[in-house]
Amino acid sequence: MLALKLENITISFPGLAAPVLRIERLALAAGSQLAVTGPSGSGKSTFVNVVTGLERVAQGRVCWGDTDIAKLPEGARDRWRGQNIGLVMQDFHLFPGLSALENVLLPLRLSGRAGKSAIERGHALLQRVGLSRPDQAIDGMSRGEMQRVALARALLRRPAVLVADEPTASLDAESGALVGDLLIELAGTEGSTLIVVSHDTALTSRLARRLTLAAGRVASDEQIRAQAA
Ligand SMILES: Nc1ncnc2c1ncn2[C@@H]1O[C@H](COP(=O)(O)OP(=O)(O)OP(=O)(O)O)[C@@H](O)[C@H]1O
Repeated sequence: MLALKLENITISFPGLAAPVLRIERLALAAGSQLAVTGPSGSGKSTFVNVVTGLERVAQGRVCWGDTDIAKLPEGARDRWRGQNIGLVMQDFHLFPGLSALENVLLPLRLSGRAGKSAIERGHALLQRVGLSRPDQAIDGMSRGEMQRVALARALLRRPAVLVADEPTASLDAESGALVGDLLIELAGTEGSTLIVVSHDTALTSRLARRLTLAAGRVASDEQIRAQAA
């Protein structure tokens, strides 16, 4: 798990009168769980891109532990992200034609590191998210099952940080609730700091802290419950 410190972040795009994200200071403790919410266009995806290093930050600091990822050149930032961040996206980003297990292992296979222990962990994670057929093709799965495969994949490398961007938005209420349960529980047991961007109040209200963005600014930052052990 890693702690996050943001300082003096300003993200602007040409032709826009105001920055799309402006955060003077934000700290998140290692292992804690943060929900990020706000209306459409308020800067939530930009926030995700900043903290995962997908968006280049020209000024300010984005420190995860002792590493200021804003200072890393692009290749080093990509490697850092691969080693430290597990990403779960709204539309899964899975590969049709591959099985559940092949999808979980793909990032490691691409870097030539899918050894015996990774395969065992892939099997265990699929079991853990309630999928008992690792060889099942992705194409025949329900959307909720696909998101559970994506969650297993995100956790394969024991990421210090798990970031989920609208993980339940394309799921029905029941599948969304199950994915939300697994996300919160597994981030806790795997020891990953968790950031969840979501409009889904059933999900965001279960996280300890809620950051609300409006027009690129922090409109509120509330501790809404004690963090579950
Ligand atoms: N590459 C870009 N160039 C210009 N404007 C951009 C770019 N990326 C984002 N924006 C603008 O920045 C603002 C914030 O966008 P962002 O996607 O972060 O919002 P959001 O809160 O995630 O919205 P949604 O909930 O609709 O996904 C929007 O007005 C968007 O149009």
